[in-house]
Amino acid sequence: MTGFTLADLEARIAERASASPEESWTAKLIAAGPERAAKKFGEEAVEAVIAAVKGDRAELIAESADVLYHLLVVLKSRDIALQDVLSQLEARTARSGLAEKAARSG
Ligand SMILES: N=c1c2ncn([C@@H]3O[C@H](COP(=O)(O)OP(=O)(O)OP(=O)(O)O)[C@@H](O)[C@H]3O)c2ncn1[C@@H]1O[C@H](COP(=O)(O)O)[C@@H](O)[C@H]1O
Repeated sequence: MTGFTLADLEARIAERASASPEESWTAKLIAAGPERAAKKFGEEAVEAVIAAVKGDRAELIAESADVLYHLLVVLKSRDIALQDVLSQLEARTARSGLAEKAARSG
């Protein structure tokens, strides 16, 4: 597939959020509440870490997809738009990560 973006996935999640929890994983997670979605996101993140440490490329790609999908579900469950996260990232492009870290640690 080409041209598929995180914004497309966000729209798909918003669409499925109102489906029946019996037929949609997204709806099931959202119905279970932000804590459940966050727990699932954490589990997927750990699986991505394990794949990265192992150096298993295919597994890391698959687990990264799970992480991104579940992060978007967490954001949806807390009514945060992907654009809010992107705006935060855009603001950070004004300076390097090292300069930002130095400013934070005082
Ligand atoms: N990208 C995804 C996506 N990635 C992962 N998953 C689901 O995330 C779940 C978690 O997988 P695991 O194997 O870790 O967990 P599990 O063993 O099934 O669950 P547990 O019982 O252990 O909690 C699986 O059911 C996967 O199918 C996803 N479910 C949905 N999407 C997207 O959301 C759309 C809508 O899906 P539905 O909401 O299910 O219609 C899909 O068309 C996709 O575009």
